[in-house]
Amino acid sequence: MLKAEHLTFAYPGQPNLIQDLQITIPEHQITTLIGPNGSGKSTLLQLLTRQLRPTSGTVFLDDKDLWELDAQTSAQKIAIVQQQHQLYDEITVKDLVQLGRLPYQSTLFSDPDNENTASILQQLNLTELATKLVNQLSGGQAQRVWLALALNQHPQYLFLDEPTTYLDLHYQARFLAQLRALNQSTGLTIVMILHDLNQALRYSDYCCLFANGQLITTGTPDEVLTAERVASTFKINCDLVQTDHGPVLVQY
Ligand SMILES: Nc1ncnc2c1ncn2[C@@H]1O[C@H](COP(=O)(O)OP(=O)(O)OP(=O)(O)O)[C@@H](O)[C@H]1O
Repeated sequence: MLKAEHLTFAYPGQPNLIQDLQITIPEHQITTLIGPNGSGKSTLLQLLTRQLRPTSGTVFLDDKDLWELDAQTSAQKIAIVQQQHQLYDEITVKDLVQLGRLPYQSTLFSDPDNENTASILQQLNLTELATKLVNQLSGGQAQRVWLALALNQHPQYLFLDEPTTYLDLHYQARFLAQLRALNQSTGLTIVMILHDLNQALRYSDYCCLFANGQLITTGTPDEVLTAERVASTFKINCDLVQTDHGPVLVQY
C-alpha cells in the first residue's frame, strides 16, 4: 500500500507548493494525476517515488516510511518512466533494459539476469530491436524500451510522467492499451500523469484532480471529470458527450 500523509513540500526559497496533502494509491488499479500546468503533478509524482524528500509529512510504502527503506529495496517496488529520458549514446536496447535488473544484483559486476530481460523484451515486441542502439530508435520504439526497463525491475508500482507526450495518436492508443493489458494480466499498480482528459476517462480507474498544489477531488473518472469541474479547473468551455465508445469531453 502506497500512501502519503500530511505531505508538505516547498522548493528551496519558495512558499509551500504542496501543503498537508493526503493521498492513497489504490492497489492494482490505474490512477491518473490530472490538472493544469504548474499545479504540482510532477512534484507529487517525485515525492511519491523518492526522488524528492518531503519538507514534512510522510510517504508510506507498506506502512514503512519510504525514506527509511534503502534505495535498492525501494527500486524493487517502485519503477518510473520519466518524461525526459537520460541520454545514453552507445547502448543497445538489450543492455539498457538489462539495467532494470540492477536492484536485484548483489554487486554491479555480478552476472546479469538474462532470462528476465529476454522475457520482457519478448513481452513488449522488442526482441527484434534488442541489438539496436537506443539512440537510433523512433520515439514510439524508445518509449517501449523505457517501459521495458521499468518493468524489468518487476515493480509493484509503475509511475509514468506524461508517457504519451512524444507519441503520435496511433502509438498513444497502443501504449495506453498495453499498460491496461499489463495491469489486467499482472495486477501492476500504475500511476500516470496525463494531460489528455479523454485518455484519463478511458484508461484510468481512479483520477486525482489537482490545482495549485491541492487535490481538488478524487474518484472514478466519471465522478471527477464532469463538464462543470473541467470547465472551472481549466478555465475553458466544455461539454461531456456520451458516445458508443464512452463519454468524451469536447472543448468549444
Ligand atoms: N526544481 C524546481 N525548482 C523550483 N520550482 C520548481 C521546480 N520544479 C517545479 N517547480 C515549480 O513548481 C510548480 C509545480 O511544478 P510541477 O512541474 O510539479 O507542475 P505540473 O503540474 O507537473 O506542471 P506541468 O503540467 O506543466 O508539467 C511550478 O510553479 C514550477 O515552476
